[in-house]
Amino acid sequence: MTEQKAIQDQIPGNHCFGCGPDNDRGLRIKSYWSDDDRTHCDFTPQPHHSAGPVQYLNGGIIATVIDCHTICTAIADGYLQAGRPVGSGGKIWYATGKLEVNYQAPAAIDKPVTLEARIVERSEKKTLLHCDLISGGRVCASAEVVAVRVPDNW
Ligand SMILES: CC(C)(COP(=O)(O)OP(=O)(O)OC[C@H]1O[C@@H](n2cnc3c(N)ncnc32)[C@H](O)[C@@H]1OP(=O)(O)O)[C@@H](O)C(=O)NCCC(=O)NCCSC(=O)Cc1ccccc1
Repeated sequence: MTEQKAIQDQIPGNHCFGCGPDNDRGLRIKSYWSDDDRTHCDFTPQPHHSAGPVQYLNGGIIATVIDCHTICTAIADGYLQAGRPVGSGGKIWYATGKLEVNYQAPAAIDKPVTLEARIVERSEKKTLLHCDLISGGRVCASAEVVAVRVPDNW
């Protein structure tokens, strides 16, 4: 079986702190398709990603990885809906219009987290996504995201 290339490694010119391969001080998360409408991402927190108590993952980092995983999903889906391989032809770009995170339980700093996103609805101008962040077998945060299509020079 051919190994799947990460979505972020197919999107050109991405300097984003959370997901840009071109940002050498960023988190550089990697997302993959699970099926037609779902993606996943495994992220290993580092000690300096902690909240006030050193044993828990910082809420802003949680929001960032959810933001980046879902927006990259929307971008990749935008290419697929256009019938083009991700990164080919004119650039397809989405920005975060809305990110609503519900923090349900603390996520341990010393365990990998998994992000599972699903596309709930798509239209020409926007994509709605749901995303769960799972740590130690439980959903620690879940989010609703509105990804808005922006011009290729955004
Ligand atoms: C672009 C936009 C979000 C929306 O522009 P507009 O001209 O207002 O949009 P337009 O009127 O064309 O509406 C189209 C459709 O969308 C809907 N809708 C719109 N807004 C919202 C909303 N807030 N909430 C909910 N829905 C909203 C609107 O109702 C309409 O729906 P309809 O089709 O009628 O059903 C603008 O406010 C902006 O630039 N904000 C700052 C964004 C920013 O800085 N984000 C952070 C940096 S990006 C990042 O970090 C991620 C990243 C990682 C890696 C790589 C790339 C990215």
